[in-house]
Amino acid sequence: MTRLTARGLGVRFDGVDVVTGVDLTVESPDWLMIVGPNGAGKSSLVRALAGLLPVSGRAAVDDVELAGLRPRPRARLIGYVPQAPVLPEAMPVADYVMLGRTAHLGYFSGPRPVDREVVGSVLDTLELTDFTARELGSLSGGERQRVTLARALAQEPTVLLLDEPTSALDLGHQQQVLELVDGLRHRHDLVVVMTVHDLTAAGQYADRVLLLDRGAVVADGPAAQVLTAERIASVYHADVRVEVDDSGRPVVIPARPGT
Ligand SMILES: Nc1ncnc2c1ncn2[C@@H]1O[C@H](COP(=O)(O)OP(=O)(O)OP(=O)(O)O)[C@@H](O)[C@H]1O
Repeated sequence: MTRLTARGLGVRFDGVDVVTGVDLTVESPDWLMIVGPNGAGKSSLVRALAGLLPVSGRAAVDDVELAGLRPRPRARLIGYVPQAPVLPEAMPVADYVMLGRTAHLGYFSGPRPVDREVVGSVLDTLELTDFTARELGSLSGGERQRVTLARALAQEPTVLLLDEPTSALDLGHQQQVLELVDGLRHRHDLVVVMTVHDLTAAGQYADRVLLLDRGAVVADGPAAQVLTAERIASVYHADVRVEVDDSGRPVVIPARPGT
């Protein structure tokens, strides 16, 4: 079992607090979805959990503090998929996904058979085998998103941090990625933390939903408790109906104001 913890986690840019006092514990194979309006601090919180920002408070994976952890040991623990990754345009897909193996290789050694096997299997799982020789610059937005996820999975981390990994995907590929992550977390006993704007997707897949507003946690708990029409109205200034499906999970339906 892996445990991701944050205590009093805060992020400040140019003297402005954008995330304040976040406490959370996520134990594998749980999936925490972070939701909240634009600018609420979701990406900053995920980057802080990835150990990529100077923070106040602390974040740890089991007993390993993330602050100051060097990139290689960090990459063996945490796979992070940024919202808008900068990709080397001329690099072929297979080489890029192989970069995910870097933390497992010796400093001067090339990929071993096991590394090629992991990369092959990840490309296969994400239905990217037809793209292996393609240059990253030639991919569509959704293909780029899947390739970035593939690289993070090739790291074989114990914690997967995903920042809106489905925002550029069509409905079918969204479902495919969400189902894939759901399968992987159970199969590999992963902690998954993901930001998402689609509240229904959060409701359908999350064990827990954490709602952020102006950098602070407004609610944290099972989706059905967090995603109420009243709370969504007050935080998002949006009119919605919330229905509950047969499995007890909330479905958030936008409603035109006054209808
Ligand atoms: N490098 C930075 N320097 C200064 N301010 C920043 C920086 N990165 C983010 N911010 C600010 O921090 C706040 C939170 O941004 P963040 O990207 O974490 O929000 P978000 O909830 O992920 O938003 P969105 O849903 O729009 O992606 C915003 O006001 C943003 O402008």
